[in-house]
Amino acid sequence: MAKIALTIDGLSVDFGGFRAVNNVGMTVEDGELRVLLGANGAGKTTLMDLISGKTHSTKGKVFVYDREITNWPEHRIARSGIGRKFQIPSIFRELTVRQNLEVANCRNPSVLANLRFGFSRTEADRVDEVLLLTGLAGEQNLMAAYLSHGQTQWLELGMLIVQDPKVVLLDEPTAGMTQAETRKTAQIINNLKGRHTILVVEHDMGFVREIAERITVLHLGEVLAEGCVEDIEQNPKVREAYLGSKGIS
Ligand SMILES: Nc1ncnc2c1ncn2[C@@H]1O[C@H](COP(=O)(O)OP(=O)(O)OP(=O)(O)O)[C@@H](O)[C@H]1O
Repeated sequence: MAKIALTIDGLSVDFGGFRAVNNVGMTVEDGELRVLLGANGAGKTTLMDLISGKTHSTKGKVFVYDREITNWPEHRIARSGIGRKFQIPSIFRELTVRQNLEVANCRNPSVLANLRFGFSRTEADRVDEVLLLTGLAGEQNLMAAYLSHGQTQWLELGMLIVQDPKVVLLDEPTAGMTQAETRKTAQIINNLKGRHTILVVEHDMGFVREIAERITVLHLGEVLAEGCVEDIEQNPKVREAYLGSKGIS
């Protein structure tokens, strides 16, 4: 049986009497890619915030493998192996693509020190691997400031992946992307399947169909359904919950 990488057990949060996430339970297997789907306000981002420690839960528990991380400070959760990519990238624009990955790959927090002391073969191999995974090998010597929107997002994803987090949280990775960039992002995420445990919040159903294995649907802060793409698309409860917003298309 596959190991469970992420366990969410009865997680809830109240904001001044309003319960944005209510008794959510789910488990994500080691190496699984799970999509979190739901209409606006369903609680997807809040759930990511609870997992990553940005928001503290009122009730329930979160585990990474066997280690409980519930309500730990954000930096400690990051160090325990939860990597999160936000929509606004935080790359070093004056460094090349490769240098950005090298800096992210280094344990030493000083950017200058990381660049000055060079890299071991294994670290260089790891950077090469991530350049291939993210489709940025051809741009490795380009200054990051000159990347397109999509390439910037892929670089930031690479900077996360190169650190080898146990669980990767991606919040709407295709936001603002062209169709071609969205397709390429699907390819990149498919490349990561099996190598990393990934939880993705996404609205774009075309993209979800390209990448999803299992989907968890949130509605009004609760888990409404869980299953494969076909099950979810045909689920009457899910269709009804979406009809109030923009529907599954
Ligand atoms: N800090 C907060 N204080 C009060 N209410 C909040 C707070 N954060 C989120 N909410 C509310 O919790 C609910 C869930 O919000 P959340 O952003 O998690 O939804 P979402 O599923 O990510 O939606 P979207 O797809 O629009 O990003 C919403 O009604 C939102 O207004």
